[in-house]
Amino acid sequence: MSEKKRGFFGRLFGGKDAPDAPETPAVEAPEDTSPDAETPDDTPTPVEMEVAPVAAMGSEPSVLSAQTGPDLSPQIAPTVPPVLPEVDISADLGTDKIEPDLPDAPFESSSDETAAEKASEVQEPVETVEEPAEIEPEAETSAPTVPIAATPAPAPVEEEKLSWFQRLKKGLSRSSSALTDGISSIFTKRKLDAAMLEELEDILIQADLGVDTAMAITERLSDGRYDKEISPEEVREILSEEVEKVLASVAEPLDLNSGKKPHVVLMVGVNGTGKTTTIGKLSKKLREEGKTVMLAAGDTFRAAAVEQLKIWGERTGAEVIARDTGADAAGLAFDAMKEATEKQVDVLLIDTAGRLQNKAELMDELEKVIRVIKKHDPDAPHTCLLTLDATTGQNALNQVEIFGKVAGVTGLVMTKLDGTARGGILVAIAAKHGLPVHFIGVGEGVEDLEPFSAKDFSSAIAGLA
Ligand SMILES: Nc1nc2c(ncn2[C@@H]2O[C@H](COP(=O)(O)OP(=O)(O)OP(=O)(O)O)[C@@H](O)[C@H]2O)c(=O)[nH]1
Repeated sequence: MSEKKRGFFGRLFGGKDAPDAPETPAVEAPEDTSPDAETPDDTPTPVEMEVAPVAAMGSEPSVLSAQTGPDLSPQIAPTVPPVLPEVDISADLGTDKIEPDLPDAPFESSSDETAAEKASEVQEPVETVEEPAEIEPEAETSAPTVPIAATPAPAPVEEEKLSWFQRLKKGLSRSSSALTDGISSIFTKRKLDAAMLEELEDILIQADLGVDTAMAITERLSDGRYDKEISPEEVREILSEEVEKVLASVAEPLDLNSGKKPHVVLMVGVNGTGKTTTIGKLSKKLREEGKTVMLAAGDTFRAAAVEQLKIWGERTGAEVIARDTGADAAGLAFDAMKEATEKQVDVLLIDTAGRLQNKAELMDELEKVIRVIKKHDPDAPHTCLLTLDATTGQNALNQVEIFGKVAGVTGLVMTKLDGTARGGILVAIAAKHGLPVHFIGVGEGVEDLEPFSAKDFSSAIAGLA
């Protein structure tokens, strides 16, 4: 074999190879869309904070383990709004209101909202006053009114029930097509050469899989295959296997068997990443298992979050502890701990306000909430879940790092994998941080959160059946 692919760093820095490549590559600059977010380099990591130990997950049988049986859940309507054709308003013949498809969960914001948009919502609540709709006087006309024949309503389409894997595949389709289209365009009945491997490596890195995984995949491909034809399917198989290798060690069911009553779960994360929604979805799962659940509306900044949680409580039969907007979040956590202990509930799920990881005062407030919880039970919170919005891309790596230090995150939930082509970020996070990934979300519906399976995820992202 005469030809050898230059490594990613070789290409980046012009050299032939870079054996001592740094762990974090220059290209992995965070892509934080929030207006006041700083780059990780600028991030003032609170120096006084010690690295909280990542709690080891027990080996007890989990109550929320990966789904293995047949999936009987209903199909969830796509969350991406349809693109409506432009309407010629001069030809407005009717007053029919077009109702948008609503998700089956009580949410206020669209899934496309960025963390930054949610951040501004949190810090400066803006009251939107709905303007009364103007009623146009009916145009006077001497022409006789021609009755418009009512169009018969289309026969209701029988909704096809999708299994979780099908929903996962559908949700991850943007991420997987970014990869598989790229792979198909490179591996077109040509013999494998260095240029093809370099192109593939670029596609894998652009898909946020991380440099290490991208290099592992191209190295494995090059092994004994130079000057041989290789099909896109073969490449996808290898991609799936390598991704699964990285994810297998982090795919852990959420273990709520601490033996404590309540088992306390603290939900933390950046604004709009899906904390409240995930609490609702978890509450449903736990209630279905016959557990008693209490929800603490610790996001006291946002009135809508409290309301949202109350609705989840009603829907799932979980008691909700809430206070007025603006109340002290630590005080609320204290009350919730007291109440849940007195009532001996199985699981207490505590919501917190969203906060950008580089806002030191907000991170201090989170530490205070944790200190207060510990006054009731020094081992609590027994689980600290960080929700990550997959659409955030590389910035999620920094969120894991800072929330890990401040709040002692024990596990991750990645949401909104349906709204992005950057689902590969989960692989980069797993490779870098090694924190357990318990659940992934692929939609706003209550059924769209499932225990994380490395095999399913890697097959889906590689576009395998
Ligand atoms: N498409 C999609 N949307 C999701 C998913 N999970 C949550 N969302 C939506 O994301 C939006 C924000 O969710 P919330 O649960 O309010 O987020 P939060 O982290 O509690 O927000 P803050 O309280 O502002 O920090 C809502 O519109 C949810 O419906 C998901 O997996 N996919």
